[in-house]
Amino acid sequence: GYFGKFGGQYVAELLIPPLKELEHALKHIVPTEAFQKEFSDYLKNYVGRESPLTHCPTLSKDLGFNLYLKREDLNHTGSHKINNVLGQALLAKHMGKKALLTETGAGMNGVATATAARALGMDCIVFMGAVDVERQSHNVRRMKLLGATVVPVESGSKTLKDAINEALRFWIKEQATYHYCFGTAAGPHPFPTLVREFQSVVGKEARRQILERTGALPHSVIACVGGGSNAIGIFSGFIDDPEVQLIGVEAAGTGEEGCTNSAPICLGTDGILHGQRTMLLQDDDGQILPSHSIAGGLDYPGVGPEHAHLNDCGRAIYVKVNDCQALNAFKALTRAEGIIPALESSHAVAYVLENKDEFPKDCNVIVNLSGRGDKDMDIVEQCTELF
Ligand SMILES: Cc1ncc(COP(=O)(O)O)c(/C=N/[C@H](C(=O)O)[C@@H](O)C(C)C)c1O
Repeated sequence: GYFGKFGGQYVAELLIPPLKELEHALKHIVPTEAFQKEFSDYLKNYVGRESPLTHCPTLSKDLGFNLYLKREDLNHTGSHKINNVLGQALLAKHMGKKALLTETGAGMNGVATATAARALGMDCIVFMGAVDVERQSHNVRRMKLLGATVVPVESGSKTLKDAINEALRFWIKEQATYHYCFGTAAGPHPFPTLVREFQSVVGKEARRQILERTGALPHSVIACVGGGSNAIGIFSGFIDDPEVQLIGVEAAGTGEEGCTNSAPICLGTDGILHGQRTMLLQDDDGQILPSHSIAGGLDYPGVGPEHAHLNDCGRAIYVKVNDCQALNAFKALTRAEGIIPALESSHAVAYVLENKDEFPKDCNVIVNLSGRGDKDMDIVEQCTELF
């Protein structure tokens, strides 16, 4: 369960049995034809895959090269999260579990898990930092409509990292009946591998689509990085094509020197959190620092271990974009192409718009549009100079 020196299973003894059970299921159930057929059927007929690869004519004209968007915002529930949680929910069912538990920050993972639970006739409990319950109320209403129990987490910084801690404690107690549907490509082994497996459909589709549309591989593939699942999903389709540049975009917060951010690869150090060795925002004693981003989905002080490794070995590069740049990209894409992106995805778009001279004229670039921006209306409207 390692990616270079990163990854592993740094958890309390009590968590080893359910993790071993999950490792066994990943090895013996996921590769079966029956499971793959059922999963593909749900992805096609329930999620609505495959997602389009949309060319952006107006932005491309300004940029001098072709910008394509992989439209994970068009999936059922509005983001890439559904790919992973459906795979995990199906697996949980095969493992005889009766209910799902998960964590959420932006709320998209919570909504996706509540949706998958309904589709498969399972109960669902979602742990969500009290701060996030406030700032992503649109998604809290959707989770409750879907019949999920939303547990506001009041401990620590009351955001995602605290929700994960509570969810792991709950799982220790309820492991016989609950499957922990981990929402991103992080956490103890086998979660980073399991989540990449279920998100890899994005990269497979994008590679076939770009070849069909342009007859060549893209110059670069760009995705925002919170825990790392949408990025690893699309990267996995191109990782064996060394000529394709992979760019992970972290959230720099306000961007001022020393400001609170969510950029553990760019600004953090090596450590242990949530059962994994990875890059983290931590003080000299290893205490996790609070993170910040205007995008709730990127507001996490850690990152999936595979990204820490891809950065270490240089196969992918990791950059950062601040709140204001993300908001400007949000507006640019909305007004230029009629697509309202999630603030998380806006970070990936912002990197292209802010660094256009780094891309050769007439090349082709794919940005993973991980989600839609409905949930962010209140946040964006507070930035009145935008509209
Ligand atoms: C639309 C959208 N785009 C990107 C992300 C970042 O999550 P990753 O793709 O796992 O890096 C997110 C993350 N959302 C999670 C959530 O909704 O719970 C997030 O807050 C945590 C699971 C990390 C998202 O909602």
